[in-house]
Amino acid sequence: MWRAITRIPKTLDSLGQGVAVLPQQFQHSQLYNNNHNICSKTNYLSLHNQASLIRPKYRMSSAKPKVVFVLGGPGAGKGTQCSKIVERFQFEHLSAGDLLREERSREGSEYGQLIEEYIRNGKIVPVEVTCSLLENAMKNSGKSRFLIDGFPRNQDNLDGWNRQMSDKTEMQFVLFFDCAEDVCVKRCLGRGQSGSGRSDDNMESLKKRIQTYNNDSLPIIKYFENAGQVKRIDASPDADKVFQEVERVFLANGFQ
Ligand SMILES: Nc1ncnc2c1ncn2[C@@H]1O[C@H](COP(=O)(O)OP(=O)(O)OP(=O)(O)O)[C@@H](O)[C@H]1O
Ligand SMILES: Nc1ccn([C@@H]2O[C@H](COP(=O)(O)O)[C@@H](O)[C@H]2O)c(=O)n1
Repeated sequence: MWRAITRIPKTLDSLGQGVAVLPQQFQHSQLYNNNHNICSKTNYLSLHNQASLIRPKYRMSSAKPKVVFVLGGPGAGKGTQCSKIVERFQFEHLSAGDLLREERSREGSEYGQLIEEYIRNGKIVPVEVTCSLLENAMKNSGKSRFLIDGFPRNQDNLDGWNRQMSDKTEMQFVLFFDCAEDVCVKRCLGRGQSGSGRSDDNMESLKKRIQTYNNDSLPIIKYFENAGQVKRIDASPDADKVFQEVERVFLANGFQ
């Protein structure tokens, strides 16, 4: 008989952080859903046995994922440096801009048009969209170290992250690529000329992006700076030189 109601032990009950490695069928089960954390003994034993099969992976990812926010002006070289960090250290690179562009192009996306409008005008997409894209990408990657590039870009981004993600992750520091405006503009226009295909690598969009960066993003960097969480990197030298500094920061913070 399905009589005994068993409360799931803490170790299984708190699979929230291990969701990245859970097979699909677990993700809507009582094991996954903390709001329904009781089930019949039969169900519990069956789920418990299945959970045993994935235990090694779960153990590996039981710590909270580590997150480094990567910020800086448009064209400062965030993406370029993130690629180098991925090569040297074991991080997954998630660019908020790339995820938004991908969602914009996804057939059937209900946000496609909205995203394009925001991007072309250099405005910041509402955090509900961006944060969900980030969380999904984190879950799907199965990794435990993330470079979150181009986020949080304004107060709405930061508030949304704090609501949805801050308890589930461990923010390590903010990597801030400090770059003069004229250098940023030159780099973005250069990227546009060499065929980036981006609808915002043009002077008209760039003016708006820079305005958004100065008005909305710099205060966020300042906020993290006041909290002692910013690692500032001079982004003006060539990319290899910049990376020497970046590597030093990661090593000094215990990453191998
Ligand atoms: N240190 C550097 N020196 C010269 N050019 C660079 C440097 N770093 C990146 N670039 C070039 O500048 C352009 C912008 O770089 P990248 O895409 O990495 O910037 P970003 O900060 O990610 O930009 P965005 O925020 O607009 O996505 C690219 O064409 C890249 O090759
Ligand atoms: N948190 C973010 C990040 C980006 N966007 C939008 O995407 C544009 C391009 O971003 P890049 O980082 O690739 O330069 C950006 O100008 C925003 O329109 C966003 O809304 N929120």
